Amino acid sequence: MASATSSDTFPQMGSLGEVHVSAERRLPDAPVNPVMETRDLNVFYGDFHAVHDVNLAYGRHEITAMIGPSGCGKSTVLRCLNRMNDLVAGAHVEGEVLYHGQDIYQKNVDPIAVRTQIGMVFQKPNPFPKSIYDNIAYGPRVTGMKVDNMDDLVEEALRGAALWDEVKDKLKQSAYGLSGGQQQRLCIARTIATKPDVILMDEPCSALDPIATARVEDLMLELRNEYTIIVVTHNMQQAARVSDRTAFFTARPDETTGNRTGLLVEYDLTSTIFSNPNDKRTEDYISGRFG
Ligand SMILES: Nc1ncnc2c1ncn2[C@@H]1O[C@H](COP(=O)(O)OP(=O)(O)OP(=O)(O)O)[C@@H](O)[C@H]1O
Repeated sequence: MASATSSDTFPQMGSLGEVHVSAERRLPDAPVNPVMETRDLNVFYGDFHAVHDVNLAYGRHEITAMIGPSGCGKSTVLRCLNRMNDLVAGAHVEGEVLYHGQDIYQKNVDPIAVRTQIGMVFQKPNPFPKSIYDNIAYGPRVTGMKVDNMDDLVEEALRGAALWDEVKDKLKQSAYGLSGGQQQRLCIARTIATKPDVILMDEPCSALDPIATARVEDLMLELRNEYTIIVVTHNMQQAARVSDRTAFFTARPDETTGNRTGLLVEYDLTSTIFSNPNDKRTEDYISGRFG
């Protein structure tokens, strides 16, 4: 199967123009020993069946992108991966979500511990109304993490999020004084401060301008060396630029109720999804003919 190289270019029809896949990596066709897996994942909001039978594996030190039209359940699936749906009234999850082989929905699993291992960065930067320093120190403090030197940990997290040089002289100032792109990198720093294994990102660049977006994308590629990243994005160019594998979802209307249930159409190496998808629905979507 084709692997992505920096020079790969996939001519696409429609409004997308050419899609460039930037990751220069040779990967197996399917993740070996995946960090996370969903098995027959179904999600309901009350009676509404939002997501149907999603089976997906997320590879270690890989970036997996989840793409698809609005309402196909990408964010719902993402939120299942660290039990954020527990916080949504009426949400109900069936099937399994495995983290290193253990189902995180089992009764004896503490969702707070899950979210420490599997952190999340949201669409809109959401720093706390605190100083830059305290935004980073907050997680380690509340989770009771053993920290030898908090100053060092704050610096390490800010360096890890490529923000240190910009903020090192104003650590005690409010995080609200940062630009949107800096705030998003601060949120990434806040996430990595608690030393997670997996970082979930829900459209992390949709509120950012193109320059700030490029910085976050570069950061994602750096973070991939240490973390496993799973990202929901509407931006197909972004999926093509940063991800190793892509999962394409769509929504299928129920014949009687008309309700649209999300399902996984296709999952493969990003280079394959964007150059030679298996399913016509994927091809129509990535070529801009649908969605
Ligand atoms: N808290 C909720 N309560 C009820 N229904 C919800 C809730 N959150 C999402 N849904 C519904 O579940 C379906 C999937 O939504 P979800 O946000 O996961 O899709 P998405 O693919 O991420 O969409 P988008 O790209 O627009 O963010 C949609 O029909 C949505 O209206």
